[in-house]
Amino acid sequence: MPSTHSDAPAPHPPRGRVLAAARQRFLTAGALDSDEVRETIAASWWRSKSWKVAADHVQLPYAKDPNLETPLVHSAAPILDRLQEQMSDQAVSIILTDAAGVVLDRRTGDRRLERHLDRVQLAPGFSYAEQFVGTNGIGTALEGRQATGVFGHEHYAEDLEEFGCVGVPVRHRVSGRMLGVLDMTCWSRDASPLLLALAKATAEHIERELTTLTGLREFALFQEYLRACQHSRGIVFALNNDVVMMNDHARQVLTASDQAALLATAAEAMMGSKRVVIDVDLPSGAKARMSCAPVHTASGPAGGVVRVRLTGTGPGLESDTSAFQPLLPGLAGSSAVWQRACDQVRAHYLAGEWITVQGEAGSGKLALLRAVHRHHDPAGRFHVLDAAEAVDSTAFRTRMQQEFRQSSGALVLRHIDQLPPESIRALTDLLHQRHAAADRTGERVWVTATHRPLDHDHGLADLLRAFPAAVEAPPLRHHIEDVRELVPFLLVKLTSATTLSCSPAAMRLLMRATWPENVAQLRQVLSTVAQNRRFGVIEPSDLPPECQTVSRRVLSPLEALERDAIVRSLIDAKGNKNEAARALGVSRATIYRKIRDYGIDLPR
Ligand SMILES: Nc1ncnc2c1ncn2[C@@H]1O[C@H](COP(=O)(O)OP(=O)(O)OP(=O)(O)O)[C@@H](O)[C@H]1O
Repeated sequence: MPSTHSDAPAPHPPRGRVLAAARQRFLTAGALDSDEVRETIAASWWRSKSWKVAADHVQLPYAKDPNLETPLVHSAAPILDRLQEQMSDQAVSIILTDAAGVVLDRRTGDRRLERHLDRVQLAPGFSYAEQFVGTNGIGTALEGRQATGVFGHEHYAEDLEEFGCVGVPVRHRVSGRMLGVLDMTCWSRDASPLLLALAKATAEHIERELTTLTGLREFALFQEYLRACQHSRGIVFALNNDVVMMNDHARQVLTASDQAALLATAAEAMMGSKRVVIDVDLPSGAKARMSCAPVHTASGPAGGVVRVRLTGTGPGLESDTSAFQPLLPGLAGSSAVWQRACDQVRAHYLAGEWITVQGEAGSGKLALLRAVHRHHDPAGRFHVLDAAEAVDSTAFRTRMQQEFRQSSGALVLRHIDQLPPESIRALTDLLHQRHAAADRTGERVWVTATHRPLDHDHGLADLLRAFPAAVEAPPLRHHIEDVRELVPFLLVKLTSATTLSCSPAAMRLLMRATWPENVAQLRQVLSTVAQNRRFGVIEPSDLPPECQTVSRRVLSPLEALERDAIVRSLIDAKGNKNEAARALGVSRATIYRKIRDYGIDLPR
């Protein structure tokens, strides 16, 4: 991205007396005549006034150790050295500031000018942001985000009236971020249009140098990141001011807010130049230990690589186990209803019990089984046999026999409600044989099956007896609050980046939809959106019509708790509303009303 250096006016000798009088009138009476003062200057005067900047003296905040280990400083140094040499006999000061207007570097050939600059604190460590010193070449360029000249009486502070200065923003050419300002200051009487041209050329030169240096820096960071990933199966990320890289594990294990908290802590740790180890309490309640290692190149720091280990599940574990369980890899959602399903599957896995998981289309049955297995046995075999693909029953039977020869890992029989009758019989026989063999040999293959809600027997009664336990994957509308976590999680998965986010208004719409096809449908909607918009913020207008129909209101946290309790007791009571009402201690009429109000629609 080229610099936006074009719309600054060329310096012109200010019309001394007229301008001085206009400034005086403005400062004393707050009155301003539009043709006496340039528009940018008038706007800056008003801003300075609203910031209550003192016009009669200069008193600036001082940063003792401004950060000089930045790509901006490193890129600019050789360019400023050369310029200083070429201008050694000129009464011009070349100044570089950061994006907050803090002076990082100043080169002045002329001793008298230098003394005056010291007097007005235009020196390393002081901030020349507009809010501290009012209208000036540096602060006003930063505010207006464009090259700006300020001459003589145009300065807000009277101590600066002797100077003419031109400031040009220096930007990162890829991200467009403003990194600082290149300023040239001389005596007001010496100011000429050439000064602005020279400052622009110098700023452009620094930007070009920065682009080359950034490429080298980011390459070094990338190499270190890859090395860390090769040596670690855990969470790894790398970052500097412009890029963030994050491995799959980090994206799957951490919630979006935990990621943000770790990145913020790491960014702070990267300010130092040493490896540090930090313990962090994450927003989800989990605890993490992060080791941050800075990466250096010959031309300065390149960022850092961070390894994270989750060390605990946080306080309150006894009082609410599910809320503080670490999230399962590849899953998002911390609602009580969803976590309860996760906990149940986890408990059966640990007990080695075969289970069925039933739930509506796309509710996450397979994702849940996969996550639990991966969490406990990341390198173990996880195989899925999909009955929906069992068109040829002989071939399906052969595949089942092959699968049952395995002696460890997990096997998911998916969509068993779609099995043809002959395959049901064959599978039932195989399962019972396998059970008996496992009892004899102690082999542990965790066999599970998924199916959608059964509206009739499907001839599955015998087959289901092979699975001693059943878990319900709740439909998304029963844990709709998880949409808040699912959306950023799925967007990162779909775009392999964190460049797309959801506006609060769009999120509200997503949380009001009923999602008959559950998380799979939400994923599909986001995938369509991401195909049209890979960066920026998703607005309601980006969403397909199915999300624009407002069919439910967003529940308050209290209502969500109440709804969760009703859903839980309905599940426990196998859908029997009277029994659920009794367990909750409410009347039959109340539970019917609540079921209607909350749109609870349990599969039979
Ligand atoms: N809690 C979750 N967090 C993240 N992704 C999820 C979650 N639940 C489901 N998904 C994603 O939604 C999609 C559908 O999930 P999955 O295939 O597990 O559903 P299912 O219930 O097994 O579907 P089916 O209707 O075919 O039985 C998958 O892409 C899955 O990764």
